[in-house]
Amino acid sequence: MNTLIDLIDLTVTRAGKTVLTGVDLTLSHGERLALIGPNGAGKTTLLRSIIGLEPIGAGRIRLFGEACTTERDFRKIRPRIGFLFQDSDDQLFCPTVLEDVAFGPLNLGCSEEEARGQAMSALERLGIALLAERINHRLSGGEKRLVCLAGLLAMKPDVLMLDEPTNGVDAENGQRLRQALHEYEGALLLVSHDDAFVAELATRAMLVRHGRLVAAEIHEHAHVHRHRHVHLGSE
Ligand SMILES: Nc1ncnc2c1ncn2[C@@H]1O[C@H](COP(=O)(O)OP(=O)(O)OP(=O)(O)O)[C@@H](O)[C@H]1O
Repeated sequence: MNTLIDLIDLTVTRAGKTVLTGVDLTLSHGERLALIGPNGAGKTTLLRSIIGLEPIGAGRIRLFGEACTTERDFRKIRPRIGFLFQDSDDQLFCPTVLEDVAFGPLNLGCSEEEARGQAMSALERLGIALLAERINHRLSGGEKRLVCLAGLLAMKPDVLMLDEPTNGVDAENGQRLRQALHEYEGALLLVSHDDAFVAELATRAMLVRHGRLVAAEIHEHAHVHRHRHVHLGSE
């Protein structure tokens, strides 16, 4: 079974307004798909719908080959899909960094020692082991972003869904974040307005426009220095 996420003809309404219409999307093993599009297009809504945080009006969601309709169905698969929220403050809830990053593995049944080990290893991978004993609410925005990502990596999910992962992250930490994502072996679903990041990490891109998903291209071409851009397929 190769398809991890399979959305069929999804419609989602928020506050009486139809945000997504007739959305089909598949994500398979090894894929790194970027969702791009203007503010308010529905990218975050789509990510939230995938893991049952946003109710769907119509359509079907299959995750890891299983149809998901009830909260119980979604709860079972959520540990396999790490979701980086757009706002880190919605994600961090323990007093210290280490407690927060170890929370996922503990919740999955690891012993305290194992959970601490997995948490430290995730923090080291992102180059932020020195933050382990820090108080979460005193971290900078960029530090919080990396701590949230460490919390997801520590759970070893099959899929990472990242909503604006590079927001507020400086060049040095951004380099570590990209390195950790290159090394991550699972599938990726990225939402980002950072074209260079998308071009570096994604293998495929789709544009969310007028509530629908349209294929977009990622291509490479030469400027003063060589770099890759995101290009909208239909424009
Ligand atoms: N909590 C909410 N209640 C009602 N409507 C909402 C809520 N959050 C978002 N919306 C609306 O849903 C639509 C899609 O928003 P969404 O956050 O999914 O867009 P987005 O593509 O992720 O935007 P951005 O690039 O700005 O993050 C917008 O019209 C937005 O105003």
